[in-house]
Amino acid sequence: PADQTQLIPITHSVLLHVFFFIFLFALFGCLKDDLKNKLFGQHVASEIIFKAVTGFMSNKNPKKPLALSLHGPTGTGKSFVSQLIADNIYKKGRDSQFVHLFSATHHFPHQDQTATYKVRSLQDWIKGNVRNCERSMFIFDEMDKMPPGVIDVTEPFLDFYPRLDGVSFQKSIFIFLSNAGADNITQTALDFWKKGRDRKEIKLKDLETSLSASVFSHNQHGFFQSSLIDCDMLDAFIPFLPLEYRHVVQCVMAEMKARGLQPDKDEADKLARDLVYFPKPENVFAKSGCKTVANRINFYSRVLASL
Ligand SMILES: Nc1ncnc2c1ncn2[C@@H]1O[C@H](COP(=O)(O)OP(=O)(O)OP(=O)(O)O)[C@@H](O)[C@H]1O
Repeated sequence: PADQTQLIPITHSVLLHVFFFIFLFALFGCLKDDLKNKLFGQHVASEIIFKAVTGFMSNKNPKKPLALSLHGPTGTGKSFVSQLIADNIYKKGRDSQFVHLFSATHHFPHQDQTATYKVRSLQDWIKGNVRNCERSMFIFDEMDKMPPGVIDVTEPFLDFYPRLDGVSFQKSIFIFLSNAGADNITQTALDFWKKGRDRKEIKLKDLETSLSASVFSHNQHGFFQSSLIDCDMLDAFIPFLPLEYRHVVQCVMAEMKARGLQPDKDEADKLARDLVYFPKPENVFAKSGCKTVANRINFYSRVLASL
């Protein structure tokens, strides 16, 4: 009997470890596949996101929450990749009650610079959500439009504190999205294109200097003046490249498939050709990335026919 009572906790702990590793194994495989098959033209972002998320999730006792800052032109997949991360972590994916979106234009529609009440309630909102589930995920959209001071309220949560008011934030994930740095990232991508170099040759180091320069000099906005940047509380700055014609075609084909239609390359080409490209006269990058694809596809003949 003595041996049996010892066996129970051992079996329990072994089982827990087995489940944890099965979960990680599934997460690593699915996230990798999603980044490879669903996110187009973002090899730099894909690699950093995969390493950061799997590294963080495989640590049972992280010392601080994961804080990622995603930068780049409009419609290039920043919100989309945040949803892919959520899909791979939570059972209900992006629809999970533990995934929270905070958007500058939604919460501060009039650029309310003295939003003290809202700042305090933002802090309580974060705390309440993490108290409810320590593996909560927060997505802060349009960081470049946040009023100054707002984002500093997240600073205590991102630090190495084991507990704050009895709540542990160390297993939460914070993702910040912004267009800051988009011009410099685009310039680097254009330089590669002009030299006839494959876009896949672009490395993080090619973008890092210009990205941090533009982020630090972007001082009208709350995020970029904030102590998050001064105190190195962000784990990674992740650049998103502008999308080219061929990526738009991929987005159109993916959207057709998502709607249960047979992907049609000719129709996808037609739709992609209708978008606006820049800079003139090269017309290399889609001005709004893949952002308008979902809406434009509504005018696609087979969608109209199925209505
Ligand atoms: N790189 C990409 N790969 C696959 N689909 C993409 C990509 N970029 C954008 N899309 C598609 O376009 C839609 C809009 O993109 P998304 O909202 O992620 O852009 P964003 O970079 O967050 O833009 P913004 O800076 O304007 O918020 C996505 O839901 C997705 O369907």
